[in-house]
Amino acid sequence: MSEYILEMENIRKEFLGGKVIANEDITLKVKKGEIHAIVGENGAGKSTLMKMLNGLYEPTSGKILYKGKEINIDSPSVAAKTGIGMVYQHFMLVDTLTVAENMVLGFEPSIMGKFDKKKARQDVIDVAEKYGLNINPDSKVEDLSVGIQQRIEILKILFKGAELLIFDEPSAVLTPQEVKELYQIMRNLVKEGKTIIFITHKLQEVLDVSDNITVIRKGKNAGSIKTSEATKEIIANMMVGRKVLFEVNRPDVELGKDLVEVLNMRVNGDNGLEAVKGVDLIIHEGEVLGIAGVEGNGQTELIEALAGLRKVEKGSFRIGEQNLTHSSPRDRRESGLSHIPEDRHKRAAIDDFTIEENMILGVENNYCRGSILDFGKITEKTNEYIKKYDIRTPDSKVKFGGLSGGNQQKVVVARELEKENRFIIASQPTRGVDIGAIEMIHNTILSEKKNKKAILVVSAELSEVMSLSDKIAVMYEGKIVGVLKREEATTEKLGILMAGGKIDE
Ligand SMILES: Nc1ncnc2c1ncn2[C@@H]1O[C@H](COP(=O)(O)OP(=O)(O)OP(=O)(O)O)[C@@H](O)[C@H]1O
Repeated sequence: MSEYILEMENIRKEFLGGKVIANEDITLKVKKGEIHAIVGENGAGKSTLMKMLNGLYEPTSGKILYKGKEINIDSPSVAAKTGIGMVYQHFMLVDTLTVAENMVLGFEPSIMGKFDKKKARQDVIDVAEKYGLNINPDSKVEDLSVGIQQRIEILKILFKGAELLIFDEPSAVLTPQEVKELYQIMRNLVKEGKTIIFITHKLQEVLDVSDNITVIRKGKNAGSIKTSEATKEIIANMMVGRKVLFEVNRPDVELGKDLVEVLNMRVNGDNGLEAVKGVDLIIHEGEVLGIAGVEGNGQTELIEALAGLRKVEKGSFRIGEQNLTHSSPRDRRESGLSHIPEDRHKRAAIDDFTIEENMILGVENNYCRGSILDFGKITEKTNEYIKKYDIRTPDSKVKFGGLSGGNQQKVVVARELEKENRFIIASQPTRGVDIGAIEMIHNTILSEKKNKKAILVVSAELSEVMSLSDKIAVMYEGKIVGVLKREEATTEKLGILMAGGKIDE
């Protein structure tokens, strides 16, 4: 028998009648019982390759062998029957049901024609225990953290009998603690005989958990390497074809006047309870203030309130002399606010619109000649930004929804950074973005510092907050529990504050 559980041979996948060749002659071999990382730049073709394993796409040409036998995976149900399961970034759970009910949805155990709840509960307990997943079968999904919801997704596919599990950027939505737990779960799965393929942009993660790495570059194989022989630099070089610097240079900028002021801000969360409990912030011209914190400590609500997407209950917010506490999002934009939101799909872009149409969202006035849109200018500017931000697309008229995740993010970043502004809010600005593009986005944000903009960066990645910020405020349970100058900040100190602890002076 073949030592490989999966062999993809000479896979080609075309879209738009051949206009886009997402995969070209790709060969991927995965051994049974290994953790195999797939890395590559945004738009390299990773998700497309995985979607062919999950029956969402069929290859234009090429062969897929599973346990040595050629197979034709023409639907997700065939993939599941074969033993292949995928854990997506966007979970597909019913919020109002319990863990056990979600788990067995679609193939509920029954006793005398009725749903056998007891068996469903026991099944969840058994499978969770076997893989160290630690889940309460009776919790309602809506009450659970993102990390636990991800475990339910994993359990769901294990239930369907998956032997080969595919994780698409599994840590992108997790807190650092949850990431550690996920690594452990992945190791347990392998110990129990499962095989894992995972896509990630985080090279440290690749080095920490994988056994082998395959790199895809511009739709083609750029080679495979054993993790024990790899370094971040080697992988980055294979991915991008050039040296990537892992550190940015923060320019020394003399700070100007205090441009942004947030005073005693109080904001409620979706559940009506207070999520932001009296936050004060001052950001000067030319200054980057970073907010660190475990997600769910009020950062999202604070940023939404500043962007005009959530009501301010108490307190005030101004940019320069303009009081914007209760202004509309449009008025805020016109006063010089740029906002890169954490969830681009919900807040920043429309999948069915083209790149050009998304590029002018909210800034239509900049593209008008008289009262009509100047389509020539829109195309010209969009093409300029496609080049500058290295957005990988055949042209500017492609639908936003057809772009790879990282390239979608670059469109939003380009629109927000290129518009006239004084205050930039960048929330998770590089989520899902590849290392080359992270370098570019970080440098662009820092060049705005030289232009005397006030910048607020919120990120779940401590390394991102630390490399961009002049000052770092830590948010915990709705409050700022500490502000450190960049020079004083260490991962340890920030970690203690993020967990609600105190640091000795
Ligand atoms: N349904 C589709 N229609 C048209 N083009 C598509 C479609 N799906 C993917 N593409 C194109 O195929 C290429 C590969 O995309 P894919 O999503 O596989 O990249 P990726 O490596 O997963 O990127 P990322 O890291 O940004 O998620 C991109 O140019 C993308 O625009």
